[in-house]
Amino acid sequence: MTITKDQILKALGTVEDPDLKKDLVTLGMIKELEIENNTVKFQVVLTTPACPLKEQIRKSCIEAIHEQVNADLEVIPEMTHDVTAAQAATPLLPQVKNIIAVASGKGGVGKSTVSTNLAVALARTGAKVGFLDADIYGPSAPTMFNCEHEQPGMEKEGEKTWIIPIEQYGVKIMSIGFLTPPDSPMIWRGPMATSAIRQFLGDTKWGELDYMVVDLPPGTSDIHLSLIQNVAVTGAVVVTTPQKVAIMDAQKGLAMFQQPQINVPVLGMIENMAYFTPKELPENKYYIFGKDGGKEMAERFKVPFLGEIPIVQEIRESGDNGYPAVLKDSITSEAFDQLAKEVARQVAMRNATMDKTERVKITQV
Ligand SMILES: Nc1ncnc2c1ncn2[C@@H]1O[C@H](COP(=O)(O)OP(=O)(O)OP(=O)(O)O)[C@@H](O)[C@H]1O
Repeated sequence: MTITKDQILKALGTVEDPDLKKDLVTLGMIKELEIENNTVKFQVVLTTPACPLKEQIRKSCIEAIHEQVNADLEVIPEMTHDVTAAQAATPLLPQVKNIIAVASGKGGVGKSTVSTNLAVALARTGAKVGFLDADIYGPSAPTMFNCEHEQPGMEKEGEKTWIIPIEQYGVKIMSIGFLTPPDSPMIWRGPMATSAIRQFLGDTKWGELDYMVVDLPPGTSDIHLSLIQNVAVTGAVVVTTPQKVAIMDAQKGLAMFQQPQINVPVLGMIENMAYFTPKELPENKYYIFGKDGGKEMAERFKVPFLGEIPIVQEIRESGDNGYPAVLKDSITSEAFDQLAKEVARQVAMRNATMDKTERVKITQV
């Protein structure tokens, strides 16, 4: 029996991407289809290498062909990716497909810990990832990525001098902490801080990135405004701890992104320090700061809940030692891996369903 490409595509046309709610052929995800004797090979081009449904989609493709074309065929889907872009050509960062802003209402809720592990987890899936430490007033990236003593290089290209980001754990990193001695306090005036951010965005040789994770200062600040005015932000992720005082502040942070004149899509909420779990008794959970505060807030604001991270001594130690917890083989790394998949999934869904992000133009009255 001769099998045609049309028969295969018809079968694959019944396989739906569960998130994007359209079939793989309509979404243009099937590429390089080849049939040779009894073997069918094709690429499934996913919207992110961190796709949590990768295995499910692969199996569905094989099943559809076996059921609808011929059960004896050898079906070999190659799962690959091409990350979709949210940006409407931002001149400052033309090669960066998605910018994920990580924010929090209060300080100390673990925003930098979460953003560091998120960036490393995304890079581990095969994505090209950058990390901008925009917390000019309290940079922690040099410590958390264990590159406190590194200094970025400079490269001249015609009139332009590029800053070369530090690379660690597969992530390209830029932080003011690389340029100032760790023990000398920096006193910034608002405009200095905002121009530093602009410089880090536009003068750093980021190259091609699938995701740039931006660790913002806590609260709402001129740095937030500077970021969204200079580049088109794909979406924001808000980190909170479950207790009431943190939630109240997180609400303000979230509401800022949802203001009509700002309108940055909120990709979701993350609840950090959701519960304490002792290493020797991982089944036991103690809700020290209260239970489900972040989850309930996500429901109230109608934004996705991206996951919860427990309080674990290892996370604190990993931050201090500059070896992100996601790199260790433990329940903590699973939690961060899961979180990264969920964030990537929300980015893919956002890019499939919403218009490209524009930079925010704020006019003063
Ligand atoms: N899930 C966790 N379990 C244990 N320790 C944690 C966890 N999350 C964060 N920490 C620790 O809490 C401290 C504060 O975390 P982090 O610096 O990430 O917070 P932050 O919100 O970025 O703070 P700020 O923006 O005010 O600098 C750090 O010592 C970090 O290691």
